Amino acid sequence: MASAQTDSSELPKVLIGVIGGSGLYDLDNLTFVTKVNPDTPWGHPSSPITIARLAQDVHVAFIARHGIGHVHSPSSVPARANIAALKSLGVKAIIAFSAVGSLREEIAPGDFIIPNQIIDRTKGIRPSTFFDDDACVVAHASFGDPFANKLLKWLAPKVKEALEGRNVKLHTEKTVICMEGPQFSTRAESKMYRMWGGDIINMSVLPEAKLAREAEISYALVATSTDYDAWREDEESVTAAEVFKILKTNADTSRHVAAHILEELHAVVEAGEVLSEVEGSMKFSIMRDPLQVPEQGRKRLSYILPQYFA
Ligand SMILES: CSC[C@H]1O[C@H](OP(=O)(O)O)[C@H](O)[C@@H]1O
Ligand SMILES: Nc1ncnc2[nH]cnc12
Repeated sequence: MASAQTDSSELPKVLIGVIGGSGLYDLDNLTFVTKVNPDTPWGHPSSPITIARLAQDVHVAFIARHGIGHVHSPSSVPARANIAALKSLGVKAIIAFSAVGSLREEIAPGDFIIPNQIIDRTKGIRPSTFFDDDACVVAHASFGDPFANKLLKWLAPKVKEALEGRNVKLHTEKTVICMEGPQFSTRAESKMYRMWGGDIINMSVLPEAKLAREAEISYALVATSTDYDAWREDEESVTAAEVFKILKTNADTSRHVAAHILEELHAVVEAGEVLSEVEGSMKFSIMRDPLQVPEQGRKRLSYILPQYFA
């Protein structure tokens, strides 16, 4: 794959973003077009963004969440830069992939999960809003349904279809616990998460999902199970070595799923069919008339929400 930098005025329109997690560092089953590395008000994304072509005039933007060579820990992923960079390319929907531990017997390593709820167990050390002091204005986004419901509804049958014949189960309507890491959970924590109603666990869905909501991007997670975490009494608790064993298989299946669904997703996004609940959702979340926000804040926020702040 070549790695040319391209002037943004020459870039194709990109409506769909994909964020790859542990093990999924590229979508090299798609046709490479170019790489870009936007300098957002929140810095550069985790990795240069690859733009790939799915069909005539249908493109997708890909970011490796942990960077090339897996250099960003889950606590230090530049999530604001990632979401802002995708938004600046025109992205309206993100499919994020993530390696997760299973908190349920029926979710086996190798299974795929599309969760619809999140429990936040991060520790407040990750910048998790675009509306901080530098923005000069506060906003309170709605997050009761942390994933874009219309997108989830569209996605589940398409992923199921993509997995047919592969002996990979798909689970939907599950709750993901997002913990801080980078160490895995204790057995007591793992059991507590089960009591709370958690089904799977990762270290990455937050603040990504919150920031996508603030940027009015529809966001869904496709989780791929790698282990049974630490709750099973008679089994060893999860180790990185155990996770590594299945990462490649899960990443290959994820590439296949992406190739299967993305062209159609582009079509429904372009037609506005899966976006309506997220687009426009920040309008009444911003605590001040955007035009009264000082220039410094407006400049930053116009990068992600130009319709209000430009
Ligand atoms: C490699 S095990 C822990 C690591 O894997 C997951 O990463 P990602 O969500 O980016 O696939 C999990 O969230 C942890 O960051
Ligand atoms: N058991 C686990 N806990 C947190 N994140 C994970 N990612 C993969 N397995 C995990």
